Amino acid sequence: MILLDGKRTSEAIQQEIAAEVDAIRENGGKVPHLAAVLVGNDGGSVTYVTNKVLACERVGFGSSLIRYNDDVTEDELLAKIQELNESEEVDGFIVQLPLPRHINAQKVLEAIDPRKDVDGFHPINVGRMVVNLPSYLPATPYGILQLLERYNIETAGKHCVVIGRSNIVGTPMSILMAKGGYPGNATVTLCHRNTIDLGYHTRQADIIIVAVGQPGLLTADMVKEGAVVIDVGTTRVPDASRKSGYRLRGDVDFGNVAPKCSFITPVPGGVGPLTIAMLLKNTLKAAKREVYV
Ligand SMILES: Nc1nc(=O)c2c([nH]1)NC[C@@H]1CN(c3ccc(C(=O)N[C@@H](CCC(=O)O)C(=O)O)cc3)C=[N+]21
Repeated sequence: MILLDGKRTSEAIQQEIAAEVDAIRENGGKVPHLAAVLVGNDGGSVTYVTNKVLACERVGFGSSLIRYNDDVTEDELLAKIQELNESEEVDGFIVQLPLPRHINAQKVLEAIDPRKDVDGFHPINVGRMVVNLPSYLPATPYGILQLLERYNIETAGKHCVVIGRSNIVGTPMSILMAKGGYPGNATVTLCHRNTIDLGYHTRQADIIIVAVGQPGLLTADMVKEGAVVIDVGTTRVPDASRKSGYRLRGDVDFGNVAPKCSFITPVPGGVGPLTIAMLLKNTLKAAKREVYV
C-alpha cells in the first residue's frame, strides 16, 4: 500500500509555481493576484479561504480577502463581482461556497467573468471542459488528476467508479476520467444517492473516487484487492481530545480499507492540499492569459 501524499505533492506544485512567479518578476511583469470573497463565519470556509490566502503569499502572488456578514445582499455581492471583473489588478477570483440561502448562488457564479473564474464553476468553463476547449478545470478534480499523474498510476482501460455527482467534484471528475489522454481513458461509472447496491459497483472498480461528505461510507468489503482509492471527503466531526474540538474525517473507513489498496489518499493531507495548489495554478494561467487568449 502506497500513501498518496497530497501535502508533499501540493508543496512540489507550489514550488514550481513560485519559480514561475520569480521569473515573471525578474522580467518586470505583473505578479498574479487572486481575490477571494467569503460570506459568513462557517468554520470550514474560513479555514479554507485562510489557507488559500496563505498559499498565495508562499508562492509570491498578490491576494485579497473580501469578507461579508451573513446578511449581505445579493446586489452588494453582484456589485463586488462587477468590480473584480473590471479590476486591472485581480487576475482571478473565487466566491467561497456555500452562500447563505437568501443568495442565489448560481446567479452569483454566472456573474463572474469566465476569464477570471479560476474555480472553473461558470457554465462557460464547464461547457468548454466538456467539449475539450481550453478552460479552467475545477481545482479538486484537477488536483486528483495531478496525483494520479505524479504517482504514474495507470488509468487507460481501468474501471473508475466515482461516488457523488456534485457540480464541483463528482460530475466533472467522471467526465475528466472518461476523456482521452492521460490521466483518462478510463471506463467510468458514476454512482450517487439513487444507486442500488453501491458495493456491487465499487467491488468491480480499479479506481474509486469518493466525494460525498459521509464519514466512513466506503468500507473494506466494498473494495477490490489492489484498488486505488481517492478520498475527497473532509467532514469535521467533534473530538474533545483536540484543541480545535474537531477532527477531519474522510468518506473512507481508512483503517480497514488501506491494507487492501495499491494506493490511497489520507484525510487530512490528501486531496485537500491539492485543491489549493490547483487554484493557484489556475490563477497563474489567468495571469499568463493561457486559457483565454
Ligand atoms: N468557491 C469554492 N471553491 C472551493 O474550492 C471550495 C469551496 N468554494 N467551498 C468549500 C470547498 C472545500 N474545499 C477545500 C479546500 C481545501 C481543503 C484542505 O486543504 N484540507 C486540508 C485540511 C484543512 C483543515 O485543517 O481543515 C486537508 O485535507 O489536508 C479542504 C477543502 C474547497 N472548496
